Amino acid sequence: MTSTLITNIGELSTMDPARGTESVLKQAAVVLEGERIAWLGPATQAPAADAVHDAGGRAALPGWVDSHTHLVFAGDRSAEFAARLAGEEYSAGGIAVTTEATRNAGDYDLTRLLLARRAEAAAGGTTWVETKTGYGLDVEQETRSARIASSVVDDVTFLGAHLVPDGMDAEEYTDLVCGPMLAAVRPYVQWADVFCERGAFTEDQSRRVLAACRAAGLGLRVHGNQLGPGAGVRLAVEFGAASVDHVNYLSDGDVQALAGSWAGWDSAAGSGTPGTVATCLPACDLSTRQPLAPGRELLDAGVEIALATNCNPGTSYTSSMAFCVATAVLQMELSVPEAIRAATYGGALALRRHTGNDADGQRAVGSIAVGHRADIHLLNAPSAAYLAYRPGMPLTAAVWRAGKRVPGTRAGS
Ligand SMILES: N=CN[C@@H](CCC(=O)O)C(=O)O
Ligand SMILES: [Zn+2]
Repeated sequence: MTSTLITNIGELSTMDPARGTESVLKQAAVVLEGERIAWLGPATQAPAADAVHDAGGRAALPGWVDSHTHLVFAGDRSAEFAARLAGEEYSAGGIAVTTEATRNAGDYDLTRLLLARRAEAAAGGTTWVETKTGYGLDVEQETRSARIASSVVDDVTFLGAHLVPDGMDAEEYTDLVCGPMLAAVRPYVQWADVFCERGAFTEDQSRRVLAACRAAGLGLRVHGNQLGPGAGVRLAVEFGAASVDHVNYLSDGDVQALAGSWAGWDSAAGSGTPGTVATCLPACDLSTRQPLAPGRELLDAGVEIALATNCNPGTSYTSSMAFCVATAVLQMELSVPEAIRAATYGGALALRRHTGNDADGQRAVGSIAVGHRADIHLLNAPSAAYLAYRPGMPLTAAVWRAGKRVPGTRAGS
């Protein structure tokens, strides 16, 4: 098995909770062996390896874990965006426009578009991606989206409950989602989601979707409290969902419910029983002119948060995790380490990919430790603070995903 030594790393942010305050190493090195991290520590003590990359004093961190995207789509919604800039409000109805374009795209084109988006994200340092169905909205099209997604991304979420398609009764459609559609997509997906919001699915319909998907053995996630106060967060906690995403309009009770879900978790050690991650989507909040999710308040209440792009053509057409991190630092009052943690380890927690070592069935992503997956993001900067200090700049110098260099990124030296 080939090994690679990345040495002369000026600052290594491991995001490994087991290291506590020692989680940032100076003058460090990492050894990748096959798909795993085999060693990390002071550069002066690094073992020999088959290949050596001199990081030239640059900063390194885990690859981004983007735990919320909608990348399987065709078509364009820039006119809707322009209308929003002119004062129109975002509404769930725009999903129908993308659904029509997606239905009309052939498998080849849809796959090509997805691959291009996946490559774009990887070039910016994203090494693990979740994506959702939800622009098919009938059995055949949702299954096709799930199948195509499963051949490209790391985690696939069934979001048949994204919008009630034109001409269908909401209750009838909910039955379809919970029955034949769920059965058809099941082989391709790990997760299920529901858009619990005005204009999409009611609390009662959302509850039915979550119950059916849980019974089918899927992990749960919820789009909740995006456009106004609602039942999404409450339902997510009640169903033990791994994450509730958007979380823009939270009551005190919502924050308390989320915090309560983490009662059995030791955040400093990263051990115990995880609760419902609150996934903040700052790029979406800016694009839709919604208030930014209260990430600071959630962290202070003891809630684990994630940052994700929500890349989709309607509300957030970016796959830049670096942009989300910069926004979280500059506008959501997170520190740089908090924002990086939310975009790496937090995303992994939201997908329950935060643990796993040589002995387990899965390798942890989102943190750098021996036995974890070798996902490394080398920055063209001496410290991770540059992500916020130089927002919008192309700071990715090189990316290794499962131990392999991502094409198009070059190792700094
Ligand atoms: N809110 C629901 N779904 C997407 C938007 C989908 C669309 O408008 O096309 C979101 O997460 O923002
Ligand atoms: Zn979404």
